[in-house]
Amino acid sequence: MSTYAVVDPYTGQTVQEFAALTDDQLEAKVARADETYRTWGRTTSPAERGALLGRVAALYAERREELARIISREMGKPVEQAGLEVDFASAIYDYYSRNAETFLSDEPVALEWGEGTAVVRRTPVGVLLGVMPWNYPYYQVARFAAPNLMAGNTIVLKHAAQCPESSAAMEQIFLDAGLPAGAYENLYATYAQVDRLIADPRIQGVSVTGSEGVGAHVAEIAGRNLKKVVLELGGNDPFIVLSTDDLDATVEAALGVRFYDNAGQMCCGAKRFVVIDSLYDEFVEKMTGALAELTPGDPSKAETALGPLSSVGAAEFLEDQVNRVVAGGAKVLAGGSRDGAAYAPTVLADIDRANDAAREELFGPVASLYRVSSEAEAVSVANDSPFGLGSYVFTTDQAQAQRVAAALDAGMVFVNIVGAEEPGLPFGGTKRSGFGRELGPFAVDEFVNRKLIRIGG
Ligand SMILES: NC(=O)C1=CN([C@@H]2O[C@H](COP(=O)(O)OP(=O)(O)OC[C@H]3O[C@@H](n4cnc5c(N)ncnc54)[C@H](O)[C@@H]3O)[C@@H](O)[C@H]2O)C=CC1
Ligand SMILES: CCCCCC(=O)O
Repeated sequence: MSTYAVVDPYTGQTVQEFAALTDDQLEAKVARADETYRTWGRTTSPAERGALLGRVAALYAERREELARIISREMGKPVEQAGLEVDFASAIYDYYSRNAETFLSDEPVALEWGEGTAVVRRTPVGVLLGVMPWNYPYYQVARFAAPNLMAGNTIVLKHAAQCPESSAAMEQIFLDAGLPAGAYENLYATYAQVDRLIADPRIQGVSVTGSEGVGAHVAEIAGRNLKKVVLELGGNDPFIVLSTDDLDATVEAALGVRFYDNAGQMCCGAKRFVVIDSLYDEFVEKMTGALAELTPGDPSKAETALGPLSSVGAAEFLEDQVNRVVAGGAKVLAGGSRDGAAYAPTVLADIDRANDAAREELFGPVASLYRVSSEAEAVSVANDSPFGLGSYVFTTDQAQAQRVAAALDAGMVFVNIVGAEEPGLPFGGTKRSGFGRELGPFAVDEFVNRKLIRIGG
C-alpha cells in the first residue's frame, strides 16, 4: 500500500496527505482515459495534438517558480535545480510539439518486387500506464507523456508516493492547456491497484522508471498479460579518466555529475570513477578538496548547491550501503556521515573488485574510486557491473575515445562532456538498467502501431 504525502525531507514536516483512490474512482479515471483515446486520440491530427503540447510547454514556463517550489518541498531538490528541471520538462513538450507532424508522417517503404506503394503509419494503441519515480518528478513524466500524447495515446500515471502535489499540478497543466479530460489522468493508486491495472485489457502498455525491483515486478505482470513495457531502471555509471589537458575541468565535470546535480540521486549520474594511475592521486586530491566546501543545506534557498536526500529512509539506506562497502575493505577519503535526510558528500577508495556491496547503485552523493593502469583495465572495471545505463570517458585521444565507446556495455556514452542530455537524444540502458528508449524520435516507436499500408499498382 502506498500512501501519498508531501513530507519535506529538510524539515521532516508532513505538509499534506492525499487519500489513495477508491476502486470506483480509479475505474472512472481509466474509463475516461479509454473513452478519450477513442474520441480524441484516434480522431485528432498530429498537428492538433502538437499544438496542445506547445501550450503545455508554455504553461510549464509560466508556472516555473511555483512548480519548482513544489518539488523542492516534496523531495528536497535545491530550488535552483528544480527550476532547471521544469525548464527541461518544458523543452521536452516543446520538442514533441514541433516534431509531431514529422515524427507521425507516413514513412514510405521501397518495394523490391511489386507495383504500387507501401508506407508505415504510426498510429496510437490506447491507454498507457506510467509508473514514475521521485527524483525528477516533472522530467521523468515528460519523457513518457510527451511522445505518447503526441501519438494520440492517453495516459494514466501513478507517480511516486512522495510526489502527490507535483503529479496533481501536471494533470492540471494538461487540462489548462486544452487537452480533454482523460488524455492524462493522475492516479493516487495503491500497488495492488497498479497490479490490476497492468492486467486491465484497456491498458496497452506500461512505462516504468525506477528500481530493478519495481521494473521486474511490473514486467512480470505485463508479460503474463502480453503488454509491452519500457523499463528505465538503475545505473552504476563509470566515469573513466585516461588523459586530459585540464584536470581541474575534468574534476569539475566529475563533481557536477556526481554531487552537484540532485545530490547524486540521478540514475545516469556517474557513480564509479575509474582513473588512470598517472592522474589518480591528483584527481583524488582535487575531488576531496572541493568537497570540503560542499555541505548539505536548505533546498528552499537559492544559494544551496547540495540538498538533503529525498527522505530520511533514503539516507539511511545509503548509509547502510556505504557501511557495507567499507566493511568489504573500502576506505572513506571524505564524508561518510548522515544527519537526518542529509548525507555528506562522500568518497570511497581501495574498493576490491570482489566487494559486492560496491556493485549496488549508491543513489546519493557518494563517489567510488578505482585506480587502473591501462585502457584495457579501465574498460574491464567499467563493464564489471550488472548495470549498463550511461558512461563517461575523458581522454585527449579521439581514437581511444572511439575504442572505449565501442567497448563499453552502456546505453549511453558521453565523451569529454557531462550534462549533455537533450530532448532529441535517446535515453536508456542495457543489461539490468532496463530496455527501451525515451526521448528523441526513438521514443515514438515504443507504444505505437507501425501499420503497413500497402496499395497495389
Ligand atoms: N533509469 C532512470 O531513468 C531512473 C531510474 N531510477 C531508479 O529508481 C530508484 C529510485 O527511485 P524510487 O522512486 O525510489 O524507485 P522505486 O522503484 O521505489 O519507485 C519507482 C516507482 O515505482 C512505484 N512502486 C514501487 N513499488 C511498486 C509496486 N510494487 N507496484 C507498483 N508501483 C510501485 C513507486 O511508487 C514509484 O512510483 C533507483 O534505483 C534509481 O536508479 C530513478 C530515476 C531515473
Ligand atoms: C537531467 C537528466 C536526468 C536523468 C534522470 C536520471 O538519470 O535519474
